[in-house]
Amino acid sequence: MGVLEKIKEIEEEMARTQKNKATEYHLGLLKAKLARYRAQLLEPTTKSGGAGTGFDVQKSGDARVALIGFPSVGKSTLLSKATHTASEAAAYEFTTLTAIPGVIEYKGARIQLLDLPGIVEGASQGRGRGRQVVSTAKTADLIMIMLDATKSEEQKRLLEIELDAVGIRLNKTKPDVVFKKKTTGGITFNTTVKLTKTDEKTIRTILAGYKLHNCDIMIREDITTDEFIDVLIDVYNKIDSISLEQVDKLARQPHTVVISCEMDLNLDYLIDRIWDELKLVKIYTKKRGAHPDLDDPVCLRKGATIEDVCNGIHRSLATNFRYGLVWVRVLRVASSIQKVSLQHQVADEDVVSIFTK
Ligand SMILES: Nc1nc2c(ncn2[C@@H]2O[C@H](COP(=O)(O)OP(=O)(O)OP(=O)(O)O)[C@@H](O)[C@H]2O)c(=O)[nH]1
Ligand SMILES: [K+]
Ligand SMILES: [Mg+2]
Repeated sequence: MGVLEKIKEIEEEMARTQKNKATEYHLGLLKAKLARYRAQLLEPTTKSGGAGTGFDVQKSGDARVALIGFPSVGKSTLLSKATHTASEAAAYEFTTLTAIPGVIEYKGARIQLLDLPGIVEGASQGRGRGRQVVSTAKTADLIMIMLDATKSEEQKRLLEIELDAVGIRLNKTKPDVVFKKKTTGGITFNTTVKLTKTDEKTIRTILAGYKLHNCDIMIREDITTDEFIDVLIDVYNKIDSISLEQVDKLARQPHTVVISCEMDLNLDYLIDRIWDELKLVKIYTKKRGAHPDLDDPVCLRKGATIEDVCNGIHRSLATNFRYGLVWVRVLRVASSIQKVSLQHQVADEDVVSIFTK
């Protein structure tokens, strides 16, 4: 009998079996067996199978967020809750066998959320679809590490080992950046080299984003902003099943969000955090003589230029570009108009007009 038939057989038996105290143990065994067979489906079929390439999912929207974690932490449940896409969720491991994209619509942005198969210990060595999962996750602008709040802290360490092995940098001190958290005293910022690719202000903004208001930071390498940021959020799901004290303890960890998909707890906050973390900017476009189009903003990553705005509207715009006008807003009121080139960096909520040849 093939694996697929065995899976079908077990699923049928589970459906037939009434759920009660007497069958609890038997159902548990069936679930474990089911998970084992489904894990087999995830094994690469050829030696090179799935090695370096991710799942083939078209990027769409303004940014991509990937969900990564051990099996049955609730990744698919979250996708189904946060987007209009349904991804099968069930009480056995390896329910999800491929990448399932959904779209979060928030503050005028379309954010692609990718549900992925659970990864197993040894994933980085090629177990399961580990490498495929990880290469897909690496195409994302933000990785959400999902953890089960009811499981021990050990799960996080094991997951970190796997992700570290494949070059997904985790939230720890970066090379040549010494970082010390304090309880008071504000931020002490020191560098031993000249920073050419980022600056103190940017780094302070990032620290504020992580709610790190008191720390010593010493930078000894000409890092880029990207090297400094770990675009990761740890998400603890299933907080409905732990005590309030435990929830509080988890929630106090840095860059951590605690949620319950089942009870709909804190999901709005999670989406808001995703938006913040992606550092998207919303640009309103304005045709000559008309009011700005407030309904359909162009969403771009922070640091985007007028050229990106052009490309966000129509391909030909940048080629035929003559100049742009930006309504610079102070306290939400347009206060001056700037004539700008393609290289001009736009800011959140700028109103922009493009003039072509
Ligand atoms: N108590 C509780 N259970 C949850 C919550 N979210 C999901 N679950 C349950 O956890 C189990 C696994 O959920 P899935 O969404 O299938 O988990 P997954 O991470 O996608 O699992 P795989 O695809 O197998 O890796 C299901 O039985 C869900 O009903 C939650 O917030 N609280
Ligand atoms: K599952
Ligand atoms: Mg799943």
